[in-house]
Amino acid sequence: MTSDLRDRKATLRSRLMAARRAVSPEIRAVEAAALAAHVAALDVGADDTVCAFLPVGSEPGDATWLDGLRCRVLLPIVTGDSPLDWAVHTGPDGLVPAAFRLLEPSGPRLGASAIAGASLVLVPALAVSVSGVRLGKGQGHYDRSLPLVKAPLVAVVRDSEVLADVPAEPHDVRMNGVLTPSVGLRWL
Ligand SMILES: Nc1nc2c(c(=O)[nH]1)N(C=O)[C@@H](CNc1ccc(C(=O)N[C@@H](CCC(=O)O)C(=O)O)cc1)CN2
Ligand SMILES: Nc1ncnc2c1ncn2[C@@H]1O[C@H](COP(=O)(O)OP(=O)(O)OP(=O)(O)O)[C@@H](O)[C@H]1O
Repeated sequence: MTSDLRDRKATLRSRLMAARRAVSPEIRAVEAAALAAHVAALDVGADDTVCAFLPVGSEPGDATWLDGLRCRVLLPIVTGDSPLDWAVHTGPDGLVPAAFRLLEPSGPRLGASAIAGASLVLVPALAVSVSGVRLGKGQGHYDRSLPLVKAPLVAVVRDSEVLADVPAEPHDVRMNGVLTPSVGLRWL
């Protein structure tokens, strides 16, 4: 991996984060409602497991955007530099505050391999390219976990964050789809 690629990722991250911080609360509420409706319409069965996340900071979506998912939902738990751990999302009462202003499930931890049993993974991202290259927050948590997945990977971003090009490193796992407030789920 070249430092040029890292620099390009860092520059792109700064630009995208500045744009995210400029999104008004009114727009955020409209986006969150739209994402919740798209999530509720996903083709998942009651026996399926979806690995998802609760948005933090300026990410699109809100604390209730997963409520329409009528299946088993797992949320990530950060454990240092290891792949993400996972636990079942049982609702607002089952969440505890964690690092980075995250809310994490307080129930039993299922281990990093739990993601391998998912039928769909909704992945937080700052941007995704039309060829599926995802840019995350730069800590490599999802990069370490996604190689375990066989199911479709869907990046969740704003419409303006679907880009023609995102710098790709060898470890970057390609997304199969993208979910945005205006368009919903689109396969790449
Ligand atoms: N919602 C969500 N959950 C996630 C991730 C993520 O990107 N988003 N992660 C992905 O690996 C892991 C946690 N890693 C994180 C790393 C940094 C920040 C962070 O910088 N938080 C800022 C606000 C960011 C923003 O506005 O977008 C903060 O705390 O101020 C958050 C999570 C697992 N869970
Ligand atoms: N499979 C892996 N094992 C160990 N380290 C990894 C792995 N994948 C990526 N990394 C490291 O993680 C760091 C962040 O990578 P990158 O910039 O691609 O993050 P990102 O995809 O934007 O963020 P994230 O995955 O946290 O959402 C880099 O230093 C990279 O070398």
